[in-house]
Amino acid sequence: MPDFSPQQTACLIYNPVAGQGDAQADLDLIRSFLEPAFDLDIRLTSLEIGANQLAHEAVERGAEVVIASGGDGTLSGVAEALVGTGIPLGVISRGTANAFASALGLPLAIELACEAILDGVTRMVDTARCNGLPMVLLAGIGLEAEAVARTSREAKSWFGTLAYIWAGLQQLGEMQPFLVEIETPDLLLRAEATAITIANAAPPTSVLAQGSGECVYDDGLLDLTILIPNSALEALTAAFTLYYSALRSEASGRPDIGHLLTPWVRVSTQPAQAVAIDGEVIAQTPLTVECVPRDLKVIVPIAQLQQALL
Ligand SMILES: Nc1ncnc2c1ncn2[C@@H]1O[C@H](COP(=O)(O)OP(=O)(O)OP(=O)(O)O)[C@@H](O)[C@H]1O
Repeated sequence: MPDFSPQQTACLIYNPVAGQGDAQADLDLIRSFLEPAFDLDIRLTSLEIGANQLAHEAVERGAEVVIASGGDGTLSGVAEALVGTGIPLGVISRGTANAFASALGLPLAIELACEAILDGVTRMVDTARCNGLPMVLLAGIGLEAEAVARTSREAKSWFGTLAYIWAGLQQLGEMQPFLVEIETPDLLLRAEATAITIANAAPPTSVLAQGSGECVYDDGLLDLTILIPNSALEALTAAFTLYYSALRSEASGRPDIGHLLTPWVRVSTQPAQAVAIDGEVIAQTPLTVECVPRDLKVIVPIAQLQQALL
């Protein structure tokens, strides 16, 4: 049974410069799917007015459904504005990495994403608060934050996902271990680390979040992965191990990769490190992250819900 009737007003928040596709052709395709069913209120993002602001405005106007279409920045920005509102979020991913949709098991093809929205089935997913800021996917300290900071919009347009991989490899060569103190309800840990990732949800390609091999987005817990390699080569092999852990949904078992599950965590580092939250470098350590169970309503394909109920 659909959770909402597709006769409603839906606000479509659309980034016209996301990804490498033809933005006008993609928008025409989306309209051809959705307009017969929805009263579609289309809002384009701009450099001045971003996805998060447009989504807050849609909530204030009383939108019954909000659909986000763009890259991970656009999707996270919209999701963060919908946290706690109960308004269903539709996702049409058109970005470079498409981490957001992959992490939540949502279709990447525009046609399949539109079909899922038309079916109207929703699922509650966890979110998190990171130094008071909303977070849906993950916070990266160290390697990840530096790689994000290095990847320019021009590089993403030209090289797509390769731009992220290239930035990550460059960063490995220059990595600087730092001292870290990690506090959870159960432990207090001090170590030297190269990267720490605190994930609420993460796709297999977010290798630095794969300490457990599987990040579950509605378990009420955060996955903390800590990388403690001694050299750039060890860091590279650890990253490959993590990637294969994710593909097999198994923990890596490497001694230089630590992992724990926790409802909240406090991380301080010496020296202070940049923090990327959902792909944007917007904070610094010290950092407090807490999971907020099931407070974002996401439209999912019927098959995903059926699988979850098995
Ligand atoms: N009309 C616009 N013109 C130029 N830049 C824009 C416009 N609308 C949004 N942006 C910029 O797009 C960025 C967000 O891009 P988004 O994440 O959606 O796509 P992407 O970068 O291609 O994908 P990904 O994040 O998956 O790599 C923001 O930095 C925002 O300022």
